[in-house]
Amino acid sequence: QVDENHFDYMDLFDLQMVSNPEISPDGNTIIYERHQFDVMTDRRLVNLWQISFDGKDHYPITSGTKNYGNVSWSPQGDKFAFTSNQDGSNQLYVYWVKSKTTAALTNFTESPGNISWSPDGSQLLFSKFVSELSKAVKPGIPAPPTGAQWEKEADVIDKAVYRRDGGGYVQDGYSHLFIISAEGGTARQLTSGSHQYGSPSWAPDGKHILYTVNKSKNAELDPNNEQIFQQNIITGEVEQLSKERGPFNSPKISPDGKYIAYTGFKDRFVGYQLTQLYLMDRDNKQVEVLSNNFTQDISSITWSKDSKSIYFRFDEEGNSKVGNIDLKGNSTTVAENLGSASIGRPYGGGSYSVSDKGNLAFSHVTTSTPSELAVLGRKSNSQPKLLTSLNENLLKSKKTGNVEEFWVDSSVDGFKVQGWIITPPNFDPSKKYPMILEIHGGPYTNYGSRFSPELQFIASRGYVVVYTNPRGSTSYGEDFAAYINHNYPSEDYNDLMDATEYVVDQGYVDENNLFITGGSGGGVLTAWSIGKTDRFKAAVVAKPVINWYSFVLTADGSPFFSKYWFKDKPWESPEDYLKYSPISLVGNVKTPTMLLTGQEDYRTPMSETEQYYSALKLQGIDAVMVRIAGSGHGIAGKPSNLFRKVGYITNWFNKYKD
Ligand SMILES: CSCC[C@H](NC=O)C(=O)N[C@@H](CO)C(=O)O
Repeated sequence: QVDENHFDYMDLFDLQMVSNPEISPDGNTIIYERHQFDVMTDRRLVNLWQISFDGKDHYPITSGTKNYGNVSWSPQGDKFAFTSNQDGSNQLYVYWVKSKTTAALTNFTESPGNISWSPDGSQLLFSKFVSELSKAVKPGIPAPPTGAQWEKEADVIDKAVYRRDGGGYVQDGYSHLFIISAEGGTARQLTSGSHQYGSPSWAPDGKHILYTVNKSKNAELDPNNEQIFQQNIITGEVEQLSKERGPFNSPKISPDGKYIAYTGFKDRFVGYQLTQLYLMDRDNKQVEVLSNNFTQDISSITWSKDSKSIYFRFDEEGNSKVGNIDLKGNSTTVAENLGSASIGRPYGGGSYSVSDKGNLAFSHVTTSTPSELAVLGRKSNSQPKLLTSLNENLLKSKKTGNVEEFWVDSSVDGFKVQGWIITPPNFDPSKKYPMILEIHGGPYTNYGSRFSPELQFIASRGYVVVYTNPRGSTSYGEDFAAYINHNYPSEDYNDLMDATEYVVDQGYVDENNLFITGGSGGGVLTAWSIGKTDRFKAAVVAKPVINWYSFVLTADGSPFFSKYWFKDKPWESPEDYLKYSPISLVGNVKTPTMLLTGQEDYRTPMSETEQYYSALKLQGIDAVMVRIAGSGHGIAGKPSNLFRKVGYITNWFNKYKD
């Protein structure tokens, strides 16, 4: 039973979260997305709000039950573009600031995205899916007689990646680039051919655009090979700018037109490599790695208006931050605690936007507050200021669990492992609590100091929740994450057990009531752990990989996983695949185990869950399989499924708790 003053399921519908703030070029106005969840339709609603940099003039641009996003200011700041499904399907709109009027620019059958303004604010560049007639085989059978009720046509698949988690079965076609006048009219397609075009941006001359495309012979089987191209939009002339083996992404030309910044790495074909920042001189095409002295992955790059530095996003020790790097490679941290509008587990996320003068707007989270809007002035001694407090009343009336950070020394080697403990609301350290170790997926990602409704719901049910970043996690430099390249799971298991020991040693955890769970990569590590130890009273293995051989042949990223996560194809080294598969340890398992997976999970398909379930049953282990309806890999995508996930996990553990 959850105390009525504790943060619980239905409170989720009162939460409002800030996401994707976009600051106007003059730095005076911010448009941000406000996210909330609709109890009747079980889905996320997103509206646009406007607020001045000084926190005044706060009012809605849109309201209601449609969704809005992808806001992009014109360089002059007189209008902004966005996408919305307000008239049915997702289309491109422009809002004019002076007249406060909006017009739909498009009426496409496919959604436009990746919007970029021409430097003079007259045109918009965007990407859109263009379908292609399938060249696959036809059955050549007679047409049914009029009125006959024959079964519908078969689906014929000839693509290597034929379904995507969250997107369903893949339609034949490619993402292409278009331009359209900001005042509407017909859009013009700029790219063609059987390639996926992405990351479009304009050069300051308004005549050239940059983009990324993987033009390798069989791009499907050669993922991660995006290269940077430049195209003259008047003559159609195309030039490949990056020369080495990619992936290279997000090209952005400096406002003075002299340089191109982009992210990526020279591929070594392993699970994890550090994503670096590259700088190309546009005259002589010389390239240097600007971030050679920087130890974290670089993403979301934006040039400063004076072309002297580049802003970027990075994660460090489980904290998402904004950095700035000058053209000599000297970097500083500009803002911390970026956060997303997620209601699931405490993964990284969040975004920032910077004005021409260097004023910053970003989405800000802490361990106890969901994402709010923060700003930071351009002066070096400025302090971040929160402009919204959308959840103040809710969090005053509902208690959440306290979150405390800890570090442990690895029992294996010199690594230090970071973790967090959530204690239940009204925690009393003189009592003994059951503990749940909750393990993140990825595995190349990180948990951190971020508010997590999912883990708070568990804490409200009286459990101490422990989450950590074992080796393989990002945000601690390349060696820490790359340790598990072609070596997963391995000593990440020891890191998890070291963290468990640390928390048990604090004295308030009941040693006889330790539980373990995790999703995706966390499901791998949960199944691996119960094959190695009987320490945990019960386990929930959520959306796991159990058998790498079958996984790389059924997951939506088959060409990627088989090429980057293993040295050989499964049939070339089956022993390597089995060695790292939790199925190889199932004979040791004694722990009662629940499996829990979305019915439409195409990332870690249900067949992985089913194999483990049958193996546990054959072993005579107490096991149940929970198949979540209407869910892909992201179970927390719908509030009701998030509640079910927490409810099934905690009730399974309650069954075994003393
Ligand atoms: C272990 S197989 C790949 C699973 C997946 N990785 C990328 O999609 C995963 O672990 N997902 C995590 C977070 O990205 C999750 O918690 O779902």
